[in-house]
Amino acid sequence: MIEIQDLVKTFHRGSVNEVLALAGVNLQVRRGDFITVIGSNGAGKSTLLNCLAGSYPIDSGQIKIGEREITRWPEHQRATLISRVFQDPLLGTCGPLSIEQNLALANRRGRVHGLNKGVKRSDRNLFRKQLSQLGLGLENRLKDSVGLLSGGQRQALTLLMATLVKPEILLLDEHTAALDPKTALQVLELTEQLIAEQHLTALMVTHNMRQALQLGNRLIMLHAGRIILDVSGDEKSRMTVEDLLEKFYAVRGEEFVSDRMLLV
Ligand SMILES: Nc1ncnc2c1ncn2[C@@H]1O[C@H](COP(=O)(O)OP(=O)(O)OP(=O)(O)O)[C@@H](O)[C@H]1O
Repeated sequence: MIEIQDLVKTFHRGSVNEVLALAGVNLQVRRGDFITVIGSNGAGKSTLLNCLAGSYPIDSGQIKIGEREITRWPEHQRATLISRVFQDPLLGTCGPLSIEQNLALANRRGRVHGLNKGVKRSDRNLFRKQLSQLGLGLENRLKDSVGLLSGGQRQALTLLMATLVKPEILLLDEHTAALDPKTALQVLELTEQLIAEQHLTALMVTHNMRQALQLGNRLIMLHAGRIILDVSGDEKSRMTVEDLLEKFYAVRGEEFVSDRMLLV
């Protein structure tokens, strides 16, 4: 169980540019929950993920992963429990290193001497096996540098790296948004596959409402730094995009506005 209590985050506090990005977020994430996160522009979706990962300090609130209170843990320490995949395929991997060196680093997450980039033969066999699951032929390119890969190949590799050592929670921040539609679909299918096979707990920010309804067992909608909708199970699977927009209107009394949100 991951518990987020009364999470508050302000940017530029005390200045004219002050923004209340998270206005008291409460969320209990059950083990195995795959939660899609939607919301209008500036709703606080990325900030929530950044605060969870420890990239931004919070004003107040509490974050617990199981029995561990991680509120004051620095980002690198949280990275032993939390994996992330960003929108930019360049962020999750190290371009100058080879595929196997990247995987070796990911495989040592949370262990001492985590930055040794040597590769053991037994690990190499494991990497080959894991890579072959991607169906991209990367298992035959272990020594190629990651900088040679396409955006989609790189994002697929990032996903594999993020889940090689099972994280307590996987954070996906619009991780297919920068890919062409066909590649985005492949990476999304891989995401579903990895999450299902490993029974991962995941939070996935998406700007695609239909995707948010199709994937995962639970959906939350953020608005102005608050969770304004939290649906799961049958209720979620029965919902349509129109239902979501209506719910938003019912709660906020205004139309859902996003220049990037795909409403179809
Ligand atoms: N590093 C930052 N410095 C200052 N303000 C920020 C920063 N990051 C986010 N904000 C502000 O906090 C609010 C929430 O932003 P956030 O990026 O979390 O929204 P979002 O829901 O991910 O939006 P979008 O869908 O547009 O990416 C916005 O008003 C944004 O301008």
